[in-house]
Amino acid sequence: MLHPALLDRLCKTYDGRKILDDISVSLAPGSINALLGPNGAGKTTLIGCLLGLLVPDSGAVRIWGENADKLSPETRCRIGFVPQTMTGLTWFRVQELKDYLSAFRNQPDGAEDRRWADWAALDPKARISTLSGGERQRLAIVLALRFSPDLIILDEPVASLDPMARHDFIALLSETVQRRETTALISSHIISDLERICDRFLVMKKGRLIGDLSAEVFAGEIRRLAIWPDTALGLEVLADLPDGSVWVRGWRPELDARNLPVLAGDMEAYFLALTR
Ligand SMILES: Nc1ncnc2c1ncn2[C@@H]1O[C@H](COP(=O)(O)OP(=O)(O)OP(=O)(O)O)[C@@H](O)[C@H]1O
Repeated sequence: MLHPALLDRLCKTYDGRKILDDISVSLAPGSINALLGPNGAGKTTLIGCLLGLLVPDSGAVRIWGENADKLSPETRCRIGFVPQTMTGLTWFRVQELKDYLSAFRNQPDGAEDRRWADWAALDPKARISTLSGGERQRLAIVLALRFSPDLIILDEPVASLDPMARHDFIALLSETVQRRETTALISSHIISDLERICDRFLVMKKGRLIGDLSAEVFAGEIRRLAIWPDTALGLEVLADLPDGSVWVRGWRPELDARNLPVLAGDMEAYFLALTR
């Protein structure tokens, strides 16, 4: 099976410092993947390598089997990318930029364009240099998603959106991905948003992939216990915290009846424990 995106033993250094350290991961077709990590963990660098914008020191990046740095025009057209900040081309007006970019694709605007344009609610005549940070982010999202890409890469897409825009964006993205079996990779620090829609969580720290977990495994097999139980019960410790609580993996339905001190814990709490 051709994976929409495959990273194999990816390494990248800057000035002798390891920024990506032996990262291997593949994105399954139709999956929504969260890319989490503290500031400087290497998320944007990983995305840059994935898009062929940065050259890794070693390792391979394949997009539907093609080398990321030599993608065919057809494959490029199947990718939508929302960068962390939208820069350049700010002398255009909103509609002018959309028309200009459409000309390269020779493709009419489709139903997706209408949906995302309605969400963004931008004045087509507004000059881009006069847009606020959040409005520019809306425009970057519209530009990336309006041609119904099969692979969507989003680097901090919601950082400057207001709560309503963020809420509606997450709902619309989820609907789009499900309707079209799109594959998505989303980097964001707003974990509660990602928890609503992602089916896999990749956690980076200091250039390494330290966590790779499906939403299903998180809900079924992972628990936070107030104290480590006397008997190990076949549980694996994933993280122990200064307050004595532990995150464990290997939870089974029969353990529910044991009255073990299970604490509430969402993905954000787990992320904090893992990256502490
Ligand atoms: N061109 C560069 N030259 C030198 N160091 C760089 C360069 N680009 C990134 N780095 C360093 O690589 C590390 C990872 O940066 P990256 O932008 O990938 O992190 P990130 O996980 O996306 O962080 P954030 O959450 O803050 O956006 C950082 O320490 C950064 O300073």
